[in-house]
Amino acid sequence: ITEERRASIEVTQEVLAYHITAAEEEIQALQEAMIPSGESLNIFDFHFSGFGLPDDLTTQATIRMFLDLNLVQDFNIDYKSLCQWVLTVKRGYRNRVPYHNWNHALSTAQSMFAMLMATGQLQTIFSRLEILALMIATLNHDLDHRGVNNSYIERTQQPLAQLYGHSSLENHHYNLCLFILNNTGSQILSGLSTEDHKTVLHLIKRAILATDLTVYMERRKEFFSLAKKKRVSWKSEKQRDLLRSMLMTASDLSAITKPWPEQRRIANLVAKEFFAQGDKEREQFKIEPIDVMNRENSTRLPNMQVEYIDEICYPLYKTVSGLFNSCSPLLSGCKKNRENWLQLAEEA
Ligand SMILES: CCCOc1ccc(S(=O)(=O)N2CCN(C)CC2)cc1-c1nc(CC)cc(=O)[nH]1
Ligand SMILES: [Zn+2]
Repeated sequence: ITEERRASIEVTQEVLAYHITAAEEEIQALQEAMIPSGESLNIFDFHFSGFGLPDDLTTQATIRMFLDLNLVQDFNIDYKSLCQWVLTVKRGYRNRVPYHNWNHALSTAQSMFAMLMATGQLQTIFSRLEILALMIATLNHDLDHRGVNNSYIERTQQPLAQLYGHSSLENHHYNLCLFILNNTGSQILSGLSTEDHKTVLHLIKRAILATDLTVYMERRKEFFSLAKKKRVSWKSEKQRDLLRSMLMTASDLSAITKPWPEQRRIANLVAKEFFAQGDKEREQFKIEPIDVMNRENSTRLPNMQVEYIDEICYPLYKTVSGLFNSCSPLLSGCKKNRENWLQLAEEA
């Protein structure tokens, strides 16, 4: 596309990042709030659910994660900027989208937090900068998601596709993340050296782009064979980049590991979003949408979930739990939900 086309789309993103800036009174309220302890918010639990939490507690839980990981201290993050940044990121999600909304972002970040807090080994493998990057990336990884996937965006030639080509959504999520980090009042990385600032932005970009499932499916083979080795040093940048990417996906898909009532509820939201895309495709392109997005197939939903678990989720949680057995609740949760979906599939 032409340079001016690219510039105009990027200006739109910058304007969007500006427009979602949180309101002053909202920022002050969060800044003055007593942030509950991690225990009382259940943020250390793999079965954490954001559903029950009122809105203001979801932003307080996010602050609590940054405090308990010592990130505020280690990177002398200005507290008011942190409050504005969290509230702005939350506004960056579209709450009319059934699944890819703020609740999904919080849940993804909390899954990463739970893995980091449960696995001392991870905190020795990763530097403080990597941990900061992973927490920022998980919270921002689906910013401004419209409830449609890459192929729909590319097929409908939306501006994002013209701008990025492949992984268009993930590139958009990263760009918005960057604009918010550069927005006046939410520059939480201003305390970092120029060197560290450059490094952390690279780490965040790599982590957000890793959440494209097609990228995950390509790279996971290498991860599985690396994990088969007796001992992995995780010393090389290549190995750590791979591990960070796989943990991003493990966090992103963690809804499949949640207790059954939560998984059922989330699956219905995912279905709602997928079917809405299917409806759009039917009316716009006069085509039958693919199975997954075809409302007519909703009776096949349990079967699709079993396939999703077998083909995409289980191998990942099996490998991550094999490497870090403190993450085994993710594998057992995934196993349990496979049984539940299989039972529903057989009843149908
Ligand atoms: C619940 C409604 C049906 O949900 C699914 C149906 C099929 C498949 S799939 O693995 O066959 N596959 C994935 C890759 N697509 C390109 C083709 C289809 C995945 C899901 C599903 N995805 C997510 C992640 C958003 C969460 C979730 O719970 N379920
Ligand atoms: Zn996601």
